Amino acid sequence: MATTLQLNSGHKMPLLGLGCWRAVGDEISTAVETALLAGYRHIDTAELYHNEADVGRGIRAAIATGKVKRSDVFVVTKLPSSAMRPERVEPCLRRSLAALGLDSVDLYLVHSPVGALERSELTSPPPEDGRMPLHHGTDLIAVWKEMERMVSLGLAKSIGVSNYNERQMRKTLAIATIPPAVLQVECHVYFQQLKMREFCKKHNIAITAYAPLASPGRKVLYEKRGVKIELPDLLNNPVVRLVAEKHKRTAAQVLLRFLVQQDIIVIPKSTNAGRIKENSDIFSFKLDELDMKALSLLDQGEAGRSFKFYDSFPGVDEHPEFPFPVKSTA
Ligand SMILES: NC(=O)C1=CN([C@@H]2O[C@H](COP(=O)(O)OP(=O)(O)OC[C@H]3O[C@@H](n4cnc5c(N)ncnc54)[C@H](OP(=O)(O)O)[C@@H]3O)[C@@H](O)[C@H]2O)C=CC1
Ligand SMILES: O=C1CO[C@H](CO)[C@@H](O)[C@@H]1O
Repeated sequence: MATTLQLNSGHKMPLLGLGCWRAVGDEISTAVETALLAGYRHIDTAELYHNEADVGRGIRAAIATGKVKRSDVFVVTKLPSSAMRPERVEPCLRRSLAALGLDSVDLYLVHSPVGALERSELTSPPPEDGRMPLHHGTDLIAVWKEMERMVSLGLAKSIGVSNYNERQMRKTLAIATIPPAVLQVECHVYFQQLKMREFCKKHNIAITAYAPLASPGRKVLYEKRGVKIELPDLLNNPVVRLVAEKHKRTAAQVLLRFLVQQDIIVIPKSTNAGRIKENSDIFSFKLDELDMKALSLLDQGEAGRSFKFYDSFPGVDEHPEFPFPVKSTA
C-alpha cells in the first residue's frame, strides 16, 4: 500500500509520523533522529510540548548524516490555546519556526478550539489545581483567516485543525478559502470516530489519529495532578493480541496497521529505539477482512474517548468552544 496520503492542499503527507508529546531535551532529539534514520518522514510536535528546539535539533542531526533531506520530512506543529487570537497567529508561528530552525512547516494545526490566557495576562498566580485560565472570546473564524494568511506568507504549506467537533468543522468550512487539509483527533480501536471520519471523507479532509495506542504513558501525568483515571489497555486487548499472533506481529503494529489500512494517518510516540522501529514496520503486512471486522467491533463510540481534557485541565469544559461532551453529561 502507499505510505503517503494526498491532501486537499495538493501536498503529500506520510501516513506514519513520530508523536513528540511528553519528551524533551536529548531524549526527543535522539528519538527524532532515530526515527528519521529508520524511515519515518513525518514528525508531529506542538508549541505546547516545549520541545520544538529539540525536535529541530533531531531533524538537523538526521540531515547531517546525508541520508535525509529537509524536503523529505513532513513537519507538523500547532498553534497553542494561548495564541487563539488573530493577532497572535503569525508571531506564534514565527516563534515555532525559529525554535525548529525551519523556514516553513509542512502543516500548521490549530491545536484546540479552546482559547486560553497567556501567563502575562494573568492578574493572579496560576491556580494550583491545574485549571486552564480561559479566554472566553475565542473567534474561530478570525483565527482561521489568519491560518490561511500563513499559507500565503509561505510559512505553512498546509493548514488544519485539531480537537474540533463537527459543528466547528462546518463553521470553518463555511468561510474557508483554504479548507483544513487535516483534522487531528484521538482515534484508536476503542474510539474509532466513525461519524467524524464520514464527515471528513465527504469534505476531503485527512484524519490524523492521535494517541493511536491510546497513550498508555499518560498515567504519570494524571498521578502528578492527583487525578485517578483508568486508562484503556489496548496493547493487552485479547482480540488485538489474537490478530497479532496470527500475523506474528506485535499488538502495537496491529493497532497502527488497522488505522493506516483505512487511510488514517498515525503518529505513535516513542523514545525507545526498538519501539520506534517496531512502530514503523506496518507496511509489510496486511490485515484481512476478518481481522478488520474483529478489530472494528472493538469500537465503543463516545465511551471509548480517553482524552477528555477536563481530567487534566479542570474547568476547561466551561469554555464556549469546548468541543466534546462536558463533564456533567459525559
Ligand atoms: N492534538 C492533540 O491534542 C494531541 C496530539 N497528540 C499527538 O499524538 C502523539 C501520539 O499520542 P500519545 O499521547 O503520545 O500516545 P500513543 O498512543 O502514541 O502512545 C505513546 C505511549 O505508548 C508507548 N509505546 C509506543 N510504542 C509502543 C509499542 N510498540 N509497544 C508498547 N508501548 C509503546 C510509549 O512509550 P515509549 O516512549 O517508552 O515507547 C508512550 O508511553 C503525541 O505524541 C502527540 O504528538 C497526542 C495527544 C493529544
Ligand atoms: O497535544 C496534547 C497532548 O495532550 C494534552 C492532554 O492532556 C492536550 O492538552 C494536548 O492537546
